This record gives sequence, C-alpha cells and structure tokens, in this order.
Amino acid sequence: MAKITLSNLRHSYFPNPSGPEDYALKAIDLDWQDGGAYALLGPSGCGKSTLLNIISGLLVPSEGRILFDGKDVTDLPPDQRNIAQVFQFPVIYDTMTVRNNLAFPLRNRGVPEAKIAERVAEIAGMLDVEDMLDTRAAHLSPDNKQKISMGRGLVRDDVNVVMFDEPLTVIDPHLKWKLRSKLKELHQRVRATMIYVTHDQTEALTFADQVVVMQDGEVVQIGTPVELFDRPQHTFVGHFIGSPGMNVLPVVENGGAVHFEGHPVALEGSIAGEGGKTAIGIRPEFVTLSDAGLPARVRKVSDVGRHSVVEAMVGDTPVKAVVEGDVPEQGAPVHLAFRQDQTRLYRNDWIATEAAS
Ligand SMILES: Nc1ncnc2c1ncn2[C@@H]1O[C@H](COP(=O)(O)OP(=O)(O)OP(=O)(O)O)[C@@H](O)[C@H]1O
Repeated sequence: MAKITLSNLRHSYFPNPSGPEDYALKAIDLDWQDGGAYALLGPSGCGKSTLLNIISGLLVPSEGRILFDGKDVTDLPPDQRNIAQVFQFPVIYDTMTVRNNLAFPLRNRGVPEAKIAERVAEIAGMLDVEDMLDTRAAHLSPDNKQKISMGRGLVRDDVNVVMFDEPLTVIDPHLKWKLRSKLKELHQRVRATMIYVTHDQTEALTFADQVVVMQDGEVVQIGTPVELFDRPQHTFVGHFIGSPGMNVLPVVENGGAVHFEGHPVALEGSIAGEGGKTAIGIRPEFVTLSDAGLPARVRKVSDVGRHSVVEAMVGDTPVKAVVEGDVPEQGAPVHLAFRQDQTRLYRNDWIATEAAS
C-alpha cells in the first residue's frame, strides 16, 4: 500500500481555460497516508470523479503531479498504477462461480494457487460469503453481486490503493447500513489505503477516519467526522454535514460586534480579518428555546423521531433548533438562545473566529 500525494493538481476539460470557472479541479494539494481510510465527499458535479480518474490514470491532469510513495506516476497508464477499483455497479463474471470471481484478480497476476485459495477463503470469511463460494455469480442477488465485486477489489494485497466509487448505489436501503459498517470493519482488518467516493454524508462519516469535503472543484476541509461536525471551516461543510445542517445566518459586523436581525450575538472568540460577506454559523443542536433570547415565531415543526426540528423566524430569517420533548405550536412566539461557544463567525464563507480556549 502507498502514501498518495496530489501536488498542485488542477484540471480543466477545456483546451484553453481562461478563469477559475473553467476548472473542474482548482488547485488541490493532498496527502493520503499509507493505510488510511478516506472519504471524498461532495455534491454532484464538485469534481469527485475527475479526481478519482486522475488518481487511477484514466485522466491526465492539466497541471500538477501525482506521487505514490514519492514516485511520480502522473504519466503512467492505469494498468501500471496497481490500483483496485470498486464501481457503482458490480463488475463480476456471471458465468463464473463466486470462488473463481474472487480468485480472478490473483490468477491474472500469476499468484500461486495455494496462496489464491488462502486469500479467497480469507476474503470470503470477511464478507460472510463462504456459503456462496460454489454458486454461479449469475444466481446472486444484486446486493451479493456487489459484495463479491468489493471482494474482488480487496483480494489483492499488493495494490497501492483501493478506490470505491459510490459502491452502495445498487444496494437495497435496508442492507446499506450493514455493508457500510462491514466496509469499515474490512478496512480495519485489511489496513489498505482506501478512498471512498460518495455524495452521502452518512456513508462518508461511517467509513472514513478522514473525510475530504469538496465543493465546486475545491477541497474545503479535511477532517475527522467529529472535526467536521464540531468546527466547520467553511459554511458549505456546516451546511452539508449534519441533519439538519448548520444555520448560516447573515449578520452585520461593526467594530468587533455582530448583530443578527438587529440583535447582538455573542461569538465563541475573537474575530479575525475584516470586511466581506459575514454570517454566523450555529448548529441546530446548539439553539435552544428559552425564556430569554432572540424573539422569534415558530414557522414549522418537524418530528424526526428521536427529537423535533423547530424552524422559527427571527425577523425575516429562519433558524432551526433541535428540540427534545415538548414543542411549541406553529405560529407560537418563542425566544431562541445560541450557545456562545458554538457560535462562529464566517467571512466570505470561511471561519473567522478563534475558538475559545
Ligand atoms: N468529460 C467532461 N467534459 C467536460 N466537462 C466535464 C466532463 N466530465 C465532468 N465535467 C464537468 O466537471 C465538473 C466536475 O464533474 P465530476 O463528474 O468530476 O463531478 P462529481 O462530483 O464526480 O459528480 P457526480 O457525482 O455527478 O459524478 C462538472 O462541472 C462536470 O460538468
């Protein structure tokens, strides 16, 4: 397995790009550590597939280099990069048995039969598919086909990286959570460098030790799931991660003080920089209904199971609060309190407050 370095990577699908908007990837510098479990998370069109194709060698970047363990592979074709890939849809041979499907990537590389048998048994054990080994792949359910596809991606122990591209797309919703945790467990046992591409925050946060969040061709934050939740560096991360996402509320900044809808708001710490578009970010989990606080009127209450989400209007701006227990009626006047150590200022969408020590 290898450490993967992306250095100063940019990519445009246009022959003569003239501005940042012409780039599908805009300046990416990243180190993926050897043996790490990474997720590449972002909405459709943010550049995930472009980045994946550059790592696998299907696409040559317009600028920048890709290194595997310090060795420049930018100009190497896919078959010389030693990568295993699991795609959205199962890639298996229907006429072969599960055993032969799992053995295929090893036979292809001339691995001795005894070693193949050992490795296939090991992977089949990890995936709980031992009882299917002699079944023809054509007879498997779509879920099991995808499991075998994953097994084929994991069976070689000499690859630089295993890349998963939205691998749970075809999986039945009620089985998704099972396979999600299975993949995490597999990483812990196999210890390969793995990159998991998805637009689904739950999949990314379950699988990865480090999540790389992308928006519009840029990496906006790399962090553990907890870091992304606790301290979003960019409003996009706050909004995209969490359910519901972080409240991003426009504020007026004046001499170190900020006002939201005319009310002063206390921030977590001192403010950096000046000017630009300012907003505060506070997660709905840290907004409470209280006796004092910002006057608001309830617009909507949604019961989401373990708790409710109350959306209340402060002036013209909706604010969401996660509420346990009793909830007010629609239209009721309430007061909202923001937990100060969780209230951050964002300037032009980037965090602009120091954390309270
Ligand atoms: N072959 C291509 N030619 C021109 N533009 C492209 C091409 N492939 C992708 N793009 C553009 O590059 C940007 C990034 O696309 P990319 O497919 O990498 O995003 P993504 O995050 O993988 O999205 P999705 O999840 O929908 O596949 C988008 O604006 C897309 O329209």
